[in-house]
Amino acid sequence: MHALLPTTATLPLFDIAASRRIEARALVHSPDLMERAGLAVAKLALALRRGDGPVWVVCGPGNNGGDGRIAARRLAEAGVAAHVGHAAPERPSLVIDALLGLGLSRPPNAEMLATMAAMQACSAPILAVDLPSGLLADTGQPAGERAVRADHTLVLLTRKPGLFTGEGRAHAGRLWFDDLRVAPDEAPTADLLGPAAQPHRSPTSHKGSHGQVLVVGGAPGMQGAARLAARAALACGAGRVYLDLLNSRPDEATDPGQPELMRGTPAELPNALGVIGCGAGPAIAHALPALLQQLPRLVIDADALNAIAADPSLQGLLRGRPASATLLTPHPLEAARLLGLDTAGVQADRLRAAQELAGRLGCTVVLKGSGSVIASPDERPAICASGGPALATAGSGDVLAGWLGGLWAQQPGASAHRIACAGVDAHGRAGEVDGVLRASDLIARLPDGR
Ligand SMILES: NC(=O)C1=CN([C@@H]2O[C@H](COP(=O)(O)OP(=O)(O)OC[C@H]3O[C@@H](n4cnc5c(N)ncnc54)[C@H](OP(=O)(O)O)[C@@H]3O)[C@@H](O)[C@H]2O)[C@@H](O)CC1
Ligand SMILES: Nc1ncnc2c1ncn2[C@@H]1O[C@H](COP(=O)(O)OP(=O)(O)O)[C@@H](O)[C@H]1O
Repeated sequence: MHALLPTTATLPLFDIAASRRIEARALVHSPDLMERAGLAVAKLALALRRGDGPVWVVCGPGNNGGDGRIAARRLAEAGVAAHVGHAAPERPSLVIDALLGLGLSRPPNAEMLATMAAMQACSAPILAVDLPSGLLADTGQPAGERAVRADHTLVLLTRKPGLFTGEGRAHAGRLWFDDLRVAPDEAPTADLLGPAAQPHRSPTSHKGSHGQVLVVGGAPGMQGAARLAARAALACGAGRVYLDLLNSRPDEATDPGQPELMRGTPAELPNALGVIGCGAGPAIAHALPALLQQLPRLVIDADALNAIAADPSLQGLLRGRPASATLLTPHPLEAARLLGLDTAGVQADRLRAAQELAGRLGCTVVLKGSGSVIASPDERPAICASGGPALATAGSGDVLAGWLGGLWAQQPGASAHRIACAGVDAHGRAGEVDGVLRASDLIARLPDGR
């Protein structure tokens, strides 16, 4: 058993169907899986309990409850009072939530909801078994009006995608993992991202070796967004970074605070890696047909995504681009516009939404938010577990777009999917701070985070 995050390597995730298959095959040779699970829960419970009070073990009707009952027996064997039931004992030292796990099949009924509320009202920490009760393992969404918000979750046998995206992180608390000594024997449903290697810089390289980035955006009043993207591309190591500020005056400074940035246009830089849309406003719509047809590699963000969502002919141009030449970075509302859904429809199943968008538009998609999802046609999707609420600040998405552009400019042979995985994870790690973070401070932290 070990803490799951932060990850130092890419890890496999398995959805409910895959977890069930792995479990069924493992049970043939290891019929004592539930004993192992219960023992692991008890061991962690001993380490987590606060004070000397009894451990309250809340068991449901299925095998999740079975794990809880075995944990209670093991705790009793260790001399710790374990109270199994749906009513809290006096001053519990820990609550073990073994109500519902992988088998959650419908919104919890009133009785279940009342038990969940009682657990939540307890002052003791909550340790969830496998999944916080009421949370859907595949999507990270509550099945009904409430799911348990645990302080810790001991994930058993397989890591489930819903623990890392959507509402999963907010409900699971600190994540622990025990594989119950079973090695998964099928391909993962998705990857949980680990850190990627830095782009190689040869000792004899020059600025021309590290690519050109052209940032197109920053209409009047929103120039900061484009400048943040350009500064991020520069900090990432791109050899030359140019800005094309939409509707700017010819004598306007590109970025007075960042003298390395240069002015450029798509016509002057036809081979540059384009980062388009940050702070671009509606003006980007006129520029998009040429950008989509001319620039060989594109990172498309913000207003450029909105313009594409509103214009089927732009969607056609996007679909006509070569494979692995385009990376879209929508937040949930932008993804919803592109898919013709509302935000709740996207968030209901983020993995599926990102895959659907990638398939429809023939692009790599980074669906941003807690547990960003990376999806590409013909690739296994990935979920990024790094990052946190410090990233919920204006401009952090512009920084991501620029960083992705900078990474890709330096690695022209890399697929959009690989770049997205590397860049999103580094961006998340750089954003893991307590308190608040300004987008410009995020740029300063990024080079250390990759
Ligand atoms: N097998 C093993 O060796 C291992 C098993 N492991 C453990 O087993 C867990 C999976 O067990 P599981 O499949 O029994 O599912 P579980 O989550 O207990 O729930 C199913 C029960 O809940 C019921 N139910 C569903 N939704 C409901 C609702 N809203 N409100 C009320 N009831 C609802 C559902 O009813 P039904 O849908 O059948 O009518 C059924 O009775 C897994 O998460 C892990 O902890 C691991 O330790 C590895 C080893
Ligand atoms: N709670 C969170 N946990 C992890 N990442 C987050 C969280 N909130 C925001 N982010 C990340 O911050 C960035 C915000 O991007 P975006 O919404 O486009 O902001 P902006 O348009 O202001 O730049 C995305 O990369 C997103 O994944």
